[in-house]
Parts: sequence; structure tokens; C-alpha cells
Amino acid sequence: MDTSCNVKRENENQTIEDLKAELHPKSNVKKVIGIVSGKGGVGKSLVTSMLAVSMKNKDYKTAILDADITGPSIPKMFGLKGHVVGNEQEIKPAKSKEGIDIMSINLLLEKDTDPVIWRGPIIGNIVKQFWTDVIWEDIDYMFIDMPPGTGDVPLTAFQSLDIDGIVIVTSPQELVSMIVSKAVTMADKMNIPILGLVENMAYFKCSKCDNEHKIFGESDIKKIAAKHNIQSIARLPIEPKIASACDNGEIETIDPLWLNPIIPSLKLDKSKQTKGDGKMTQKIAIASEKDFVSGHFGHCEGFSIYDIKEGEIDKKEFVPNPGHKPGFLPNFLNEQGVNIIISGGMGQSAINIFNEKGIQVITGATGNVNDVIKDYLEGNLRSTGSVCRKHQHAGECENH
Ligand SMILES: Nc1ncnc2c1ncn2[C@@H]1O[C@H](COP(=O)(O)OP(=O)(O)OP(=O)(O)O)[C@@H](O)[C@H]1O
Repeated sequence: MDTSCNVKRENENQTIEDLKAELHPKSNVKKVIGIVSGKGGVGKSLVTSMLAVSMKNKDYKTAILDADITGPSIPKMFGLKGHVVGNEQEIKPAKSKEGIDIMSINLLLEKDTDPVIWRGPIIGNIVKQFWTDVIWEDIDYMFIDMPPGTGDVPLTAFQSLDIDGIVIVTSPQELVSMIVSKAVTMADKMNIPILGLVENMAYFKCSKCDNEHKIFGESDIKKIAAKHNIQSIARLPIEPKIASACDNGEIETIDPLWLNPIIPSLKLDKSKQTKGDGKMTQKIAIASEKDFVSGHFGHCEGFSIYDIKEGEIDKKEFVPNPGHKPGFLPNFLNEQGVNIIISGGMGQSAINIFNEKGIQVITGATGNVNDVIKDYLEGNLRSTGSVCRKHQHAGECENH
């Protein structure tokens, strides 16, 4: 027996597409990534901020829409205090120190400690207005710090904004498997791909013994990702420097290397790709002695140069060291198109020249070059900032 009534509910045939709000006519955003989590406090805003910094460092024009209306932490992480300017027709986003465009409810409140106690529909409307009324000018990547959870509020945000993909943030204290399943179901319903999974607070690296301690026990994040066919996983440690950077509004000073494993999955669609074309390729040079990282940049035997395409090694070649006159090698490697240089040690003047040219320097690396590049691609290689001083290896590290 058919127990359903024949009256069609209003909106029954309305597709999710119909609910999508239009960007302001003056806005132009190429790729929109939503960052979601099962609950508050797991590091969703941190990952949103670090992804924005990471893409900004790769020369993309980047923005953050803080849709976490009841717990807006983005302005604090970037040290933004002032109010945004706007009128009835349009609002200009605030700019971070490094030039990331940011919109958050905290930039509209009288005091940033004022609580936001509105209910779901009002919150949904504010998120929508951040999308429709703010001028997002020529943005390559917009990262949306979504409201936590998988309930009504994030659902409305998903339905009204044109999101290209989501990144899920979890922490080991959560019921990770359940949270990921819920987020996957929500994304499936919306037909939005899951681009990556970030496990925040995955371990603590002790500065004395250099071991990784799994404070919350072993995680089965890889199994969970495989179950849901999520390819890209990044792990963030519990890191006091991160906590103090968040508290002091200095998130842009934190090197977001840990998130490298998921960066390739953010690539711009071909249809939307314009000036960002090709930036998902990288050229990484490792100062080498045969197959090992050289301790002395200037006097190394040569450079193992890797072409990286979408996170994978596409080509590797060995380029002999053409000579170590001061200032010569950084220019030489720049001409080769190198974006990142990895070495055991390096002199400060060489580091300065690389920095001026926008080439990232990672020092303190040791071991086989193939292991080092693997560590880099998995987000596990950190720069110690090791600088060779004159008295240690005169001339060898391009120190003067
Ligand atoms: N990996 C980490 N190492 C050290 N501190 C961390 C780390 N991740 C997060 N924190 C700390 O936890 C705080 C909360 O993180 P964050 O604001 O990103 O969480 P959230 O999931 O966005 O929470 P909410 O939704 O409540 O805003 C940060 O301000 C930071 O101080």
C-alpha cells in the first residue's frame, strides 16, 4: 500500500545547484577548497591558514573565507585586528601581512571577544553574504574554514557555496573513522570530491632524542583513508611553535611543509587554470656527494636535480658542480629553474641570494638523496636552518 501523500513538497525537485549563491560580479575565484572537521578544536582553522600560506608561498593569489561564525579564529592567527571596509553593495576583505585576503565575522564585530550566539539560518546567511557581497579579486585559491561538524550549519554552507573539493582534518583523540565516514557521506551527497585527509597532533617530536612519540597512541589513519579511497594524507605534529604562532598572530612565519603531501591534490582544473598553469611542477636540487646529501653546499660534487610533477618524481638528473665562486651557484641553480635547494650546510650569503630569488632553502638534511626527496614529498623534511660559519668550512659553503 502506498502510504505517501500526493502533495509535492515545495523545493522537492530543486537541485543542490539551484541553491548555490553567485559570487559578486566583481569577484573572480578559480578554486574553492572547504576545510572540515568533526568537531571544534582539532586544528581546522590551523590547517586552513597553513594551506593558504602554502599556496601563497607558491605565488598564488590566496584568500580565506572564515565560515566558522561561532568560533572564528582566523583573524587571530594572522594577527588581524581592524575592521573591514564596506558599504551596502560591497565589502573589501582584510589583507594579511603577506597579502592573503581574509573575511571573518570577527572583522565586523565591535570587539573580537563578543560572542556570536545566532542560530543556524542567520549563520547560514552570513556565510552566504561573505560569498556574495565580498569582493574576492582574482583569487586563485580560496580556502573556507567551514563550521565544525556535519550538521545543518556546514550543510547549508556546502549547499550555497561553489566548493570544488574538501580537506578533512582529524586528530587522534576523535573517533576518526566515524568522523571521516560522516564527512565522506556529506561530500558524496553534494558531489564534492575529498582532496585530502590531515591528521593533526599525530605525534610529538622530541628535540632531545629526535624520536616521534605518539602521545595518543598509534593511528589507523592510512587504513581509514584507503577504505574511503582518499589518496593524500598529511600528518602534523604537536608543535609548541605552532601553538605560539597561532596565539601571537604569526601563522605566516610557520613553514607549512608538513602539508606537502596534499598540495598536489589541490591543483587548479584545466578549465579554470590561467596564470597558475604549471605551478604544480617543482624543480628540487639536492647538493650531493654521489648519492648522499653534501654537508657543504659550495664544495659539493654536484646537484641531484628532481623534476616533480603533481607530487611525484618525473625526472632525476645529476648536474656536476660548475665551480664555487661566491654568489655564482645560487644564480646558476636559479637559471636551471630550481625552486627548492636542499643541503646539509650552507653559508648565510648563499641563503640570502636564494631567498632574494624566491628559492626555498632547506638545510640540515643528511643521508641518501632518494630518501631525502621522499621525506620532502611526504612532508617529513624540516629545515634546521643550519648555517655554516666561516671558521667551520672557509669558502666551502659559499659563505663569503
Ligand atoms: N599541531 C598543533 N600543535 C600545537 N598546537 C596546535 C596544533 N593544532 C592546533 N593547535 C592549537 O589548538 C588551537 C585550536 O586550533 P584551531 O583553531 O585550528 O582548531 P579548530 O578545529 O579550527 O577549532 P574551532 O572550530 O573551535 O575554531 C590553535 O589555536 C593552536 O593553539
